[in-house]
Amino acid sequence: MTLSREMIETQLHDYTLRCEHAEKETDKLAACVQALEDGQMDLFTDDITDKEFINLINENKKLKYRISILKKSIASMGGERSTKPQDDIFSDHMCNILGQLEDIFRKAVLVAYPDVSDPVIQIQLSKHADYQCNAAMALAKILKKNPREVGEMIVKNVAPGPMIEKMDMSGPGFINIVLSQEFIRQQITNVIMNGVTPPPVTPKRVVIDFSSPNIAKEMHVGHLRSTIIGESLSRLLEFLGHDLLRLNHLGDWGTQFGMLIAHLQDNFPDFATKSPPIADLQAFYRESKKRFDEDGDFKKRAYEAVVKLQAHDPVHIKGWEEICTISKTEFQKVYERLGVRIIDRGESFYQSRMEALVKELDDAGFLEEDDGRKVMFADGAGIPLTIVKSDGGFTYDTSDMACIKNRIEEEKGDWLIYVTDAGQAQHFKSFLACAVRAGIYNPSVTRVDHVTFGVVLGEDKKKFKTRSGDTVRLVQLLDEGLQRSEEKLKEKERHKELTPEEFVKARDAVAYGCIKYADLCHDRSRDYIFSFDRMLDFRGNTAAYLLYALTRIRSIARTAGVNREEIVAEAKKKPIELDHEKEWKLARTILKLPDVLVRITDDLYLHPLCEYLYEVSTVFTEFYDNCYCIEKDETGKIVKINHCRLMLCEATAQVMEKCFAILGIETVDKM
Ligand SMILES: NC(=[NH2+])NCCC[C@H](N)C(=O)O
Repeated sequence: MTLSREMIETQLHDYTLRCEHAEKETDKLAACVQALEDGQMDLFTDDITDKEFINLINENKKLKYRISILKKSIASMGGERSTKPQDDIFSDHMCNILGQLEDIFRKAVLVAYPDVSDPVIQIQLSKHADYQCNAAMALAKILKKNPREVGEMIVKNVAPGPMIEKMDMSGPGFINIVLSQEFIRQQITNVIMNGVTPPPVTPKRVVIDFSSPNIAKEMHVGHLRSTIIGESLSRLLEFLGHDLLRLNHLGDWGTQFGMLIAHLQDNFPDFATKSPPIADLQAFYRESKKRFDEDGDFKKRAYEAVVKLQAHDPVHIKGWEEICTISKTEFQKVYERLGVRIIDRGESFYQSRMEALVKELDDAGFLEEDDGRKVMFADGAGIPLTIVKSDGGFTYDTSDMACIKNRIEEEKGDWLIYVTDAGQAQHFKSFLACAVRAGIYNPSVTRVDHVTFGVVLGEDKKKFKTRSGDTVRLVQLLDEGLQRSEEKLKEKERHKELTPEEFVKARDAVAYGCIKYADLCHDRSRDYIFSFDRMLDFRGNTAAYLLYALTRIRSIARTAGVNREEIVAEAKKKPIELDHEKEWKLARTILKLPDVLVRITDDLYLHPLCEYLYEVSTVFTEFYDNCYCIEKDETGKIVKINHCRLMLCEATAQVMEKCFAILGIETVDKM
């Protein structure tokens, strides 16, 4: 068929028109896409007539609004406590169940009630189910609705997932949550295969300041507490994936060095070429202090020595270094015995930074004259800081101001932790308030925690002292711990069972473990009574008992002749089977660890971890008393091994070992 010219022209016209129209449409759509990307869809809604499209745009707006609410509420959860939502519950990460449930329920609430901002999602352990969500009651009040109705609405909007088996309502609107058995089995199997792995947490740069004794003075029990708590917090945060800088803020600068150097010059005139053999630096300190207080001439020389030291005179610096080395070597012995890792960065490090900072503060008009001193006030500081003394010297206040600036600006810390006795609370309050005023520290950007602790008391409930009334030297205290631990183990006739090497290992683990555990298992803000008798008790919530419990659990598989590799191989084949009620109870207890750890990052109290460790060991005992792992005949020959139960023993041991590792306690195979 041939087409007439006219027909062709008509068609061409028609096509051109259509093409023009299509081009316009394409341009419009391209602009829409661009606007969508730029978030400016409002500009176009008037031109668009397609109903479906308009609906989509509105839907999109709503979704965006929900996203912003979700983001806001996630942000308000506080950076560390909140873990990242876990996309794959069956990943290698151990799941922090409470945290993930909170996330799931927060999303459900926001889908059900998009207009609610910042809903409080309270999830807790439940007597009737595994967990329970209490969000409905508070929400019903805000929405002026029936709480059960709200609860049902939330339940309806919980996105389906592998974690929850079922939910039901009880009471005025509690949502009971039962975990999926499959999920529990999978998680336990994961622990057996991969060990205890951290839940997914957003990593931060943490600068932690702990131990921090003073040069030439005794490292006392207060510093011991700071060392134990700081080390344990560091281990926890490192395990959770944060990037840590552990600093020992030694008191290594200040006027006391004037008298120490002057005294050094008199007693060891050749100190610049030969290291002075000072065996007892405390005694040396006392002697020089005595001279300083009684001898005017000496005092004058001491002052001159400080000026020379601060002016970096090489001989004075050498003397200062010698004294610091003696002290640091002593401190290091304690750290080594306790397995503490820390970097020395004393107050002296901040000298040039203090000079620069004082100038900055002065230029900005923050400093005020007060009786020859330069002080700084701030809202909420309580007491002003002394930034410059009347003799021109700097103070503890000055060094902490320069130090916080360094940790935020140079070290790029987004979380600063200081572990000191509660007696320093005022000092911290003041310098933090001044740091805010000076624009160094912004609490909404940087998290700062002053982790305080109470006083160590003797069994007489008075300040912990030796019989002669002196402060207790840490090295001596640790020695006494070793001796007491040895006696205790011998009393239990362990030396007859263990090889000499095993015995020494057990003795050390029990001694240091007990000292640490006794400190960490108490609410740190309270004073605590130091008692070797109590901490070495093999019954109750003590390290001695728990370390022993762990060796017992480890010995079960040994008795069965099954090694770890075989248990792991078993787990790889298929997920653990659980049947007995006590098996399920133990499994559920094991899975609580990630939540315990994440919660500690809220307030940095470690005693809940000790309570949890004790709970695991008690629940294990219940399981062991009710469930045979190995069956023997009358002759004692093994006739049956329950491999799944051995797997459960393995998971229990893994969890206990992780707790011990975080608490800084060495474990042993036998004791
Ligand atoms: N940045 C700090 N202020 N850290 C704590 C230092 C503790 C001080 N050296 C003391 O023994 O009490």
